Amino acid sequence: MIFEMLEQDNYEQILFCQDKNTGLKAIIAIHDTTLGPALGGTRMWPYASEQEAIVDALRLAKGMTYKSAAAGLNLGGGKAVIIGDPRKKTEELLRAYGRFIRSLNGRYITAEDVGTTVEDMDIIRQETKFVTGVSPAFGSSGNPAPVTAFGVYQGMKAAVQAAFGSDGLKDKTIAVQGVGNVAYQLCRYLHEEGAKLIVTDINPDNLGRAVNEFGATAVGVEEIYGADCDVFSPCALGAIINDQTIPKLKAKVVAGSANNQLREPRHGEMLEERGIFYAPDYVINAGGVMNVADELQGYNKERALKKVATIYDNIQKVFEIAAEEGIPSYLAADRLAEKRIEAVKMSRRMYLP
Ligand SMILES: NC(=O)C1=CN([C@@H]2O[C@H](COP(=O)(O)OP(=O)(O)OC[C@H]3O[C@@H](n4cnc5c(N)ncnc54)[C@H](O)[C@@H]3O)[C@@H](O)[C@H]2O)C=CC1
Ligand SMILES: CC(C)CC(=O)C(=O)O
Repeated sequence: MIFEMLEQDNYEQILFCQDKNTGLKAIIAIHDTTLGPALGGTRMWPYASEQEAIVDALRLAKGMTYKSAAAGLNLGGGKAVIIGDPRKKTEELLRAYGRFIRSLNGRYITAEDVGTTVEDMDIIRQETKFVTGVSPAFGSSGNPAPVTAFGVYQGMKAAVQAAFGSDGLKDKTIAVQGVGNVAYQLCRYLHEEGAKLIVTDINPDNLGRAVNEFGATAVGVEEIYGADCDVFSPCALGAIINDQTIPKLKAKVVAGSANNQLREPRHGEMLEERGIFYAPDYVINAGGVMNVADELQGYNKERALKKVATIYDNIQKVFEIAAEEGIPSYLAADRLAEKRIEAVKMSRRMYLP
């Protein structure tokens, strides 16, 4: 069954990591390394089953291949998941995990994702150099979330420009699902530009912070889909654009940080049929990977932010391709990414001694 899954989307490798002493159960998935080493974060989550964890790792890894390709980075796609409650992680578990990353000798480079932090990356760094998003004290870029948020803000403006003919967000109503690390910073940009915010979160502290600091209106977790808004911004987990939620959406734009927002590709078609401008997830949320990728050449914040600002142009380009070719935006993004991977693959045919 696993080989069938790998074959379906042409994955290169999957690594199951187990360490009885520390309780580590991790999966590292490497999708495609045509463009370079597979870089992607490590998610720690109490998955209900091993199957769920495998599927998440695989889907996220493929997303990273497309994300880095569309972003113009020389990186392949990989991602890892640790099965467990992030509140219970220990130094020894992370160090054991770091040693597994080291065993891949640079084929996979890690960073933060849901359930892991800069402090965790600092611990992993004790075992391997193939880790990014490490503390600035080590000359690294630190927490990628604020930079991801800046990129989402840029991409949202480009999507709003495509949908409304102007990229201003003043007085636009934005419904934000999940106000954690990325969306908290995103809400700050939106609030500063004069947008009205509707927010939801399962974590009352995160919710309260957005309400108190940005005057956001809080709604229930199910209510957010039907919120009366211009933009729906999914910033929690994946698969939230699906048969149940699409009919509820009132927004004209979907633009958020969450990975794998479409449950299935056909949900991208459904958004298109309803005239909803969908900013493809892996294009709009590439700010984090652009930022940590800069570490690989010696981190320079100014250079990294300049790169992240190109997300505005990338989203614009996706909508242009979609309009020219009469295809949904998710497909236009896939074409952009696949075209680059294929072109580089061709240019590498020549043997170099
Ligand atoms: N941190 C980064 O730099 C990047 C993050 N992403 C993606 O963006 C999303 C958010 O990432 P972070 O902000 O770092 O994670 P986070 O864990 O800090 O924030 C997620 C928030 O969503 C809330 N949440 C979870 N389930 C929910 C539900 N059913 N309804 C409402 N709220 C819910 C959580 O309580 C939390 O406040 C994730 O999908 C992540 O993979 C993508 C690219 C980079
Ligand atoms: C900081 C990034 C490398 C996190 C990631 O894995 C992603 O973009 O989804």
